[in-house]
Amino acid sequence: MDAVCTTQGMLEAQGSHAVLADALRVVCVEKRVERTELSGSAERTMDTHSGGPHTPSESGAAGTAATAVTPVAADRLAPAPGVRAAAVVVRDARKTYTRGGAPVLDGLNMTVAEGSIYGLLGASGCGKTTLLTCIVGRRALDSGAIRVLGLTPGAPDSGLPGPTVGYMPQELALHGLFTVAETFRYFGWVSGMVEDEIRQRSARLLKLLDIPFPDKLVGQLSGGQQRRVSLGVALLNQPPILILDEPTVGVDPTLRQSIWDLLVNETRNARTTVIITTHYIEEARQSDTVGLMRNGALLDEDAPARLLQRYGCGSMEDVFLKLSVRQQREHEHQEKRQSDSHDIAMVEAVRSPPPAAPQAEVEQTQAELVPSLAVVDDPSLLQTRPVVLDGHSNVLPCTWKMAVFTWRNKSIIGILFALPVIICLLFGFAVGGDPKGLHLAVVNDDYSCCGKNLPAFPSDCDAEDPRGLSCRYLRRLNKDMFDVDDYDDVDAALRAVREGRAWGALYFPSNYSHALVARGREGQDASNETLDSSDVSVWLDMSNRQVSELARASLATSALQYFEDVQRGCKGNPNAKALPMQFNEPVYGRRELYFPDFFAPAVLLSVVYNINCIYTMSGFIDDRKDGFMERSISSGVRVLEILGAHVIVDTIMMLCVNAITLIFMISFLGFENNGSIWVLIFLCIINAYSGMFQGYFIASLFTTDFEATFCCMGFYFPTLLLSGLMWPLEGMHPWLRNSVWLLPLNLATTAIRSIMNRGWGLGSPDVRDGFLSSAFWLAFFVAITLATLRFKKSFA
Ligand SMILES: Nc1ncnc2c1ncn2[C@@H]1O[C@H](COP(=O)(O)OP(=O)(O)OP(=O)(O)O)[C@@H](O)[C@H]1O
Repeated sequence: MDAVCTTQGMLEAQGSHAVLADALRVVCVEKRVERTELSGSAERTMDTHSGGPHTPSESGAAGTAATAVTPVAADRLAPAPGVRAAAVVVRDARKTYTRGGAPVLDGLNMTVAEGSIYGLLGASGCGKTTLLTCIVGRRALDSGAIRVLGLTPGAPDSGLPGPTVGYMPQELALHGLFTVAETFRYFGWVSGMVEDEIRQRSARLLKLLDIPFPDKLVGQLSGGQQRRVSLGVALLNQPPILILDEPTVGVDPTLRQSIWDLLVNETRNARTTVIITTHYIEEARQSDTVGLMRNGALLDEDAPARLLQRYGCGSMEDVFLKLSVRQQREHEHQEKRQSDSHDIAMVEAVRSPPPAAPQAEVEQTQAELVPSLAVVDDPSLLQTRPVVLDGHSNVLPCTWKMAVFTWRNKSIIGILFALPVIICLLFGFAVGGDPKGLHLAVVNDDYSCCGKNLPAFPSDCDAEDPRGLSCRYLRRLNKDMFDVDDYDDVDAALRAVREGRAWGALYFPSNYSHALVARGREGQDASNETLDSSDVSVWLDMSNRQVSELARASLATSALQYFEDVQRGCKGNPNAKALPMQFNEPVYGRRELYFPDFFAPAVLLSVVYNINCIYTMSGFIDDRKDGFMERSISSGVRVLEILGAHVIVDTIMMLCVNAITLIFMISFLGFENNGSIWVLIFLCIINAYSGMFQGYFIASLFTTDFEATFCCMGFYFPTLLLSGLMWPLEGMHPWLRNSVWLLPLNLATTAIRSIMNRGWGLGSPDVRDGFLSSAFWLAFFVAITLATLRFKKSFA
């Protein structure tokens, strides 16, 4: 039988309210023709005389079409006296968190009358919060059905989660960087309230809830004050449904009582329906109805006085204990029946009688019970309506919130802007310079007075007395790079190298100058002895390849220049070179070795990519912290609106980071950009957005900074090693080289090198590939971020 039909019959039987009975008859006929999708709930009339909720079997196949939305009737009937419409109906709700795990909700039924306070009692871990989050629409049932003001929470177009339900979660779910007034303003805007409304209502709530500091940061309030602010937020827009998860925890008894008074007032005056959980069992006696929950099921629900009467108890604790024992016994019977199914007769013999005593008590006390309300699951009788905000966008409040958080986090802004400066300065001063002060152990048997004024050419070149050519070479050495130490013999010089006192040893044979002149004069006819005697012997410490290569290159360059000096001084042809090779002006880059030109583009890209990644990741995780984002979503903010607000504010910060990095690199450190600055800026911005979205993606995967930071490092180090920043890609193992170009920064780094060092533009394949790769990675990170936010349960 349909609920309305039952009610109709009941009304007729009682001879009351003929008009309503007629109206219900119409609905009854309609419903027979077209049964509602919530068949289980429709069959239920919550007459508390009947002794609590029906069992799942009575409720029927409740969840079969639970997701369908029943439109709320436009014209509402006033319910008859003694009859109330059900604002929240739960039927045969089942849920587990892990596949095959123990059920957290196990066939739970619950009916909450409109405009009443429903106290939900149960031990810790029995599933209260899970049930409430399902009612709010933040979690979905595995099976069963829930209807809130006739709508299915979480269903498209239901507006749930949203401002229809004022939800105060168990955790604080406020942000410490908002003041109390800003907290109210943000949630007020989100609920569609205008500024004046918010001001008036929040002033009243602050007074009622005894919160005297509207301009204090929430993070600076005491725990109890914070909970009251949290309660105030739930009450702010006077929603038709209030769901409060332990609002009185940590609140002193006087204030606890004033909170209850406030709730009673709200339900009377504003027809608000309140579901409240509390650990203080006796406190729940102030509710209109108490639901006692254990192990994911509702043991019973009724008016507190009637529960006491029906179970013959003096306190709610005793009622709960009695019902718990009964449930435990039933559970044991069930288990026993299953385990002994091979011997039914024996089971029958040993089975304790069913919990007849409480049932008997119920029947015994039926006659004495005061009449109670009939709660009808009929949306057309509801007097309150869901709050539907057509075309309401929360991007503005979310952006304002982000701007306030960012502004309040001044130390983070300081670090964000200082970091590129510090990295650029460190890079400028620490990377790419020539090594200085390398000790060279020199044994010069050719000429022993290098410190004195040397005889001028051409006397040096006189075949009879050429002297001091070794000294001329030593004078040609790069003085910043080398400190020359004189040694008496080769063994001592080599010992200095072995013991780390010198980076290299040089030996000039005794007739070096003579032999060198003879070598020049005799050319191809020079004897082996002349050739050997005119060679400078060099031993280098090659353990540090960078230093040793730079030292070797410098010694060789000095030798070539010195040889030209000798040719010129000895009136030879100065164009005759030691090396038969002409190095002309380079096509790109500088003639001398200059590593920063190689590193600078990679550092620039790495800074704008990684700093933006870490910043956006931390900001998004901070927004999720303590359930603040969850509460925003419960209030009707869509996760895409939250992401949009982050992108807007983070873009401003990103542009600042990019500008600071480029200005420092180019203006202060003097790195040349031979290409178009706009092409360079554009490529940097695309890569900065890639970094930003990589940050959002990581933040959407993890809930803690700890996990997210480690994940970030997992991205950072391979990118650093394989992007060509540390070593040219051309030097990699061919297998690696053929695959690393796929990584986010590789082609972009090559492109930036080509722009800065070669002056190439969009027409060149290198630059074009860099743009294509950057655009691909940006699209990829945007797509996986959106997919994660769309499909991950905590956001969906
Ligand atoms: N996200 C989750 N993943 C896995 N298990 C969960 C999750 N949330 C809750 N649970 C488990 O579900 C059960 C019910 O948790 P729930 O928070 O609903 O209980 P509760 O009655 O609200 O408890 P309390 O009164 O202590 O808040 C607990 O055993 C809990 O460990």
